[in-house]
Parts: sequence; structure tokens; C-alpha cells
Amino acid sequence: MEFEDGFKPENLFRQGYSYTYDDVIFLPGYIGFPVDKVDLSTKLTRNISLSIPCVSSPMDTVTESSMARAMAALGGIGIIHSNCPPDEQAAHVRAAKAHRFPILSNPIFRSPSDRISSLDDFATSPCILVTQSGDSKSKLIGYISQFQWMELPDGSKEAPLADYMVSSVDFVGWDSDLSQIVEYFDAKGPKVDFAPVAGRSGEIVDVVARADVETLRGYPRLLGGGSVGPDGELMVGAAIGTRESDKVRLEHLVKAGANVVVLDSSQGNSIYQIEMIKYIKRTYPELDLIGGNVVTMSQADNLIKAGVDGLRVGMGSGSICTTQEVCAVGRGQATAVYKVSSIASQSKVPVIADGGISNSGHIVKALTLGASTVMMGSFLAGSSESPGAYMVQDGRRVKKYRGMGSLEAMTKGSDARYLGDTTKLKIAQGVVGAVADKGSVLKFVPYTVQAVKQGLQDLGAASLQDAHDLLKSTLRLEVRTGAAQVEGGVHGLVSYEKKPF
Ligand SMILES: NC(=O)C1=CN([C@@H]2O[C@H](COP(=O)(O)OP(=O)(O)OC[C@H]3O[C@@H](n4cnc5c(N)ncnc54)[C@H](O)[C@@H]3O)[C@@H](O)[C@H]2O)C=CC1
Ligand SMILES: O=c1[nH]c(=O)c2[nH+]cn([C@@H]3O[C@H](COP(=O)(O)O)[C@@H](O)[C@H]3O)c2[nH]1
Ligand SMILES: [K+]
Repeated sequence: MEFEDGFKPENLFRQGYSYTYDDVIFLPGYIGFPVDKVDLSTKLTRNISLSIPCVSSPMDTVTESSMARAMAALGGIGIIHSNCPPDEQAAHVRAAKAHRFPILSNPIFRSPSDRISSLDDFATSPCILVTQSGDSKSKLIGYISQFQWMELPDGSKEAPLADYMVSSVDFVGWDSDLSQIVEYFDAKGPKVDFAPVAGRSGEIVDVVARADVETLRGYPRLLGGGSVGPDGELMVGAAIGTRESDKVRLEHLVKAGANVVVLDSSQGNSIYQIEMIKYIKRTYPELDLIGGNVVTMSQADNLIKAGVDGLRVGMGSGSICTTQEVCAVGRGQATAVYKVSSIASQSKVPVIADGGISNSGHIVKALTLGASTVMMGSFLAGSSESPGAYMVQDGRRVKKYRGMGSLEAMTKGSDARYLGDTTKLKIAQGVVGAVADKGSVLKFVPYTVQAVKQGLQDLGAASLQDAHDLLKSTLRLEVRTGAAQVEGGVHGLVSYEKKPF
């Protein structure tokens, strides 16, 4: 028997309000399966499948090679930002895809006759790899770690590397997983602390520290082999703009092996984007292409007709966004995701709910309202995999996080893009800020995903397809009043500690 209880989504979202995730709440359904039966596998685009619905934002404080590698290892995907020269962006794509193990240390190479003058020579790498001619392409001979170098007696530090390096000629293969690297260390014994990693064509591309492997073993187990493309490598996405120069950028990215490209714009329904979509589809028919951003059915319809394989949804909903204040356009994110998904699903174009995700409940809401994945900036920016170093601010460890339309990011990047070609006036549509240290995404994303599974179980959805079917049938939701939102949070306590896992 059907009761009249709660709102049908189509009725709620046509009342003339712009709702965001916190405004709405779902009524629970019926649980007929255990939480571990909830399958979150999904589609990023028409042709790209992921095992978790998580995507990292193309922002210069969120996604470079380290984040892209980790997101892919988790079964999601990272989109490398374009606020750098094309060859640098392509290098990030290559580095992320170079091997399958979710650690990236950008090793430094030296020859046996080279000498180390200070710790600065290690840059950000935990060790220096010694090869015959001092580059990644020649034969591996040994390594020296920062720690080992510092422990050398005075006088020995200035000697050629050959005099004190740890001899090591073995490496692990590019497609090794955690258990194979553990086997390598077990076989080598306790004196060997680093495993060089060979790339596909035999050159040494990275190095894995024993300590990092131990840390990883304490994290939730990585599911499956991650997001692997047809080439056997981890999948990586990259952002581009819609200027003429972006065609050259795209060529670099395709050569580097990018699996998907995102046209990165706040308002994707433009002649520039539509022409770019047509150009890309003509030039690289095999390449998956995500268009956006859009928030209305009509914007989405235009990009679908132009040929996109995925749509990115959200305007002004991001944590660092000021677009709605500056330009008076945008939409509440719950309404935007619901409306765009309702038209995109007719053409089987998956939707990425981009921006405004600050907890697992927001992810459940985005996916249940029709999205196939969520894209996150601030949620991931405080992780050890995001670019940049931690700083201490008011006694807390933080990392910088900034909008790509902030003055600071625009000054670093290609100004032409934002200034237009005719105006010299720079208008910011984002801010620069900081987010708290959250540790590794390899640890907190699995917990977040587990929470999402619990949410779907409560709704009675064993998969994202189930959730989307419910949306069109028995799912009911309501708007929460201000008081109901307060009630839904922690309230009435003198003090409390919020530990998510
Ligand atoms: N999701 C969101 O709500 C927002 C996101 N952002 C982010 O900020 C960054 C910049 O976004 P936008 O400013 O929208 O970048 P955009 O590149 O789409 O637009 C910048 C300006 O360049 C113009 N333009 C683009 N292609 C052109 C061409 N071929 N010829 C002439 N003019 C052209 C556009 O019309 C616009 O005036 C992106 O990373 C975006 O994701 C910025 C604002 C809002
Ligand atoms: O209005 C904006 N001005 C900006 O400077 C800006 N930079 C990024 N973005 C968008 O915000 C998304 C990330 O949002 P969250 O931090 O909420 O995850 C991202 O994925 C983008 O869609 C911007 N929007
Ligand atoms: K905002």
C-alpha cells in the first residue's frame, strides 16, 4: 500500500526554490541486504567505469600526480589541473600513470661519482637513486636515503656516492601491488629500506620506502586493482580550457596517455565550449570528454547534443566559490544535480556532482539525486596527496586551498583566460584559504565510502542504479526547516568531540 508521506522529487524540485544538499533529507526505505552488499561501482563517462564514485577536482591545490595516482588506486579518478604549462601538466599525467602503487616520491637521480652537498639535494624525495649515468634511463646501482646520509660521519658526507651508497640493483615492476612490494622487502631483509620501481620500458620511475608500505598496511585494504585503463595503467584525467592554445595542450595530454579530458569552465554552455567539443570529437574520437559546468536542463541539452560523454554539474556551490555573489548566476547544488541528471539520464550521459561536498551525507544526496560521481576539492585538499606543504596556522596543521578563479591562482596561470582578450580588469570568482590536515586519502576515502554505503543501505538501494531507480519511483524527500537542520546536527551539548572514524 502506498502512503501519502513525503514529497516526490519531481514535486519538490519544481516549487521555485534552489535547494542545496543541507536543505533536503531523504525518508528511509527498506533494508533487505547487508551493508557490504552495497555496490558503488559507477560510470564517470559513457565509456569509463570506476569502482568508487569519487573524483578529485582539477585545481592546483588539489590534483597533481600524487593525488591522481591515489584516487585511481582507490578506484576513483583524479583530474590534473591546467594552471601550468602544457608539458608540466602532461608530466603529471605520465607520473601518475607510471606505476600502479599509490605512492609517489619523485626520486632524484645521481651518478656514482656525484657528491651530495646538502639535504637540499634530496628535494622532496626520501632518497637519491644512483644509476650508471645519473638519469632514470641508465642501470640502477644503489641508493642513499636522507636519513642514511645525515648519519654519515663528518668527512664522509662529501665523498662520491659510490663510497657510501647502499648497493641495490633490483627493482619492482611497474604493475606491482602492495603484496608484491612487501615480498620484495621480505626477500631483501631489514637492511634494505627502499624499493626502486621500474616503468614500463625499464627505466626507473620511482622509489617506494619500506616505512610507507608499513603505513599503507595499516589503512583499509585497497579494493581491487584500482581504476585501470585498457593500457593496463592507472586511469588519469586532465583539464583543459576552450582557447585556441588548449588544442596544443590537449595534444600533449593525449600523448601522455590521459584517459579523459574535462573542459574546465564555470559556464559550459558557450560557443567556445561547443566548438571545442566538436573539434575534440573530430580529432580524437576515442577520447572521453566531460563538458561543463552546467546547472540547467537546457545547458546540459546543448552539451549533450554537441557530443560530451559526461557532464560536470555545479555553479557557485564550491567552498571557495564566489560566482553566485559576483555574477548572480548559479543554482543550489541539490536542485542542479537533480535537474541536470533528469535530462542526462535520457541520453545515458553520467553526471558528476561538482562542489559543495563536505561530508559523506552530501555524497549520498548527490548520488541519490541522480549523479554518478562526485567531484571534490576542499574535501581532499587537506590530504597528504594534495600539492603543497603543510603550514601551522593558529596551532593547527593546514594546507593552502584556493579557487581557480581567485586572484592568486589567476596570476599564476594563464591570465588571457580570465582577462578576456580585450579587458584588463581582473575579477575574482574565488578565494584563497586553508583547510585542515586530514592525513592520507588512502585512509579517509575508504571510510567515507563505507559511510556512503550505509546511507544507500538505509534508503534500500544496493547499487547506484538502484538509487537512481528509486529516485524515479518510491524515493521521498522533504525540505528541512532551519530548526530541523539544527536538530539534525549535534546540539544541546556543553562540549563534544566529533571523530568521524
Ligand atoms: N564551478 C564553478 O562554480 C566555478 C568554477 N570556476 C573555476 O575557475 C576556473 C575558471 O573558470 P572560468 O572563468 O569559467 O573559465 P573559462 O575559461 O570558461 O572562462 C573565462 C573567460 O574566457 C572566455 N573564453 C573562453 N574561451 C574563449 C575563447 N575561445 N575565445 C574568447 N573567449 C573565451 C569566457 O567566455 C570567459 O569570459 C575553472 O577552473 C573553473 O572550474 C570558476 C568559477 C565558478
Ligand atoms: O566559483 C568558483 N571560483 C573558483 O575560483 C573556483 N575554483 C574551483 N571552483 C569549483 O569548486 C569546485 C570545488 O568545490 P569544493 O571545494 O566545495 O569541493 C571545483 O571542482 C570547481 O568546480 C571554483 N568555483
Ligand atoms: K560558494
